[in-house]
Amino acid sequence: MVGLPEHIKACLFDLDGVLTPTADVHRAAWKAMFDAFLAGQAERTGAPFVPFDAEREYHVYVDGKARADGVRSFLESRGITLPDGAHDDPVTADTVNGLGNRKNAVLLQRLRRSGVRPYPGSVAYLHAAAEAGLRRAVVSASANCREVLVAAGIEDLLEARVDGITARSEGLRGKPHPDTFLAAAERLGVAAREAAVFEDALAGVEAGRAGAFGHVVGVDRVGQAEALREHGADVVVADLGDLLAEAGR
Ligand SMILES: O=P(O)(O)OC[C@H]1O[C@@H](O)[C@H](O)[C@@H](O)[C@@H]1O
Repeated sequence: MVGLPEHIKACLFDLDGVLTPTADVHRAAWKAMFDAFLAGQAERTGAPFVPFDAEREYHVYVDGKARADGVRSFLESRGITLPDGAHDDPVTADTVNGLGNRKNAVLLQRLRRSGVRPYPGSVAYLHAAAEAGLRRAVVSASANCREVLVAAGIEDLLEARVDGITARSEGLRGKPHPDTFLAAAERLGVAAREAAVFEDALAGVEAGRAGAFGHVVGVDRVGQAEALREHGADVVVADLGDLLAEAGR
């Protein structure tokens, strides 16, 4: 009915880049923060300044991961080690958490300035899934998930939320581990094989495969369809509306 295999009873949606166009806001905020940090490093060490590649490096090291995991993973790729620091480190701290919080300040400023409009195809899909009797949850690495859902006006279309705050309080490992998706399936009362995962991040489709979910839909808005398939997507669409069109709705 909504372009999914017959045995699927629930949909687990990623947020940024799947339901809302906020993946671009995250990406730009990461670039602003990392570039300023790397420029400072270059000045301090005399090494050349190599800016953050908002395409390749973002998708490989940061996208879809919990905030601190993204910082750690990118810095490691550049051979830079910083102390983790504490979750509430100030934005001035040169620690993993300090850098993450610095990026978050940029992100919130931009989100609050421009507001959030959900993808129309995703809103139509949420309604169609509800009408078809499918259970619905959002599974996001972001600690800002609820704020974005509310700003987009789609909070009520989802029955459960597992986000960056849930993951931290319940000690769940972030994507590419399947823990947050498994927790959402449990909240909806379905087994992993009865749930479909909708993801635009490589780490996200990888989590879908790692958790043996019943179906993994890759959402490609940036031209990485092949990489999404390689990392675990069973099908790749450009927009959730395409699934409805294929199902003749
Ligand atoms: O820093 P936040 O809002 O908790 O988000 C963590 C991650 O959430 C993901 O949804 C985004 O794709 C990443 O870019 C982001 O880093």
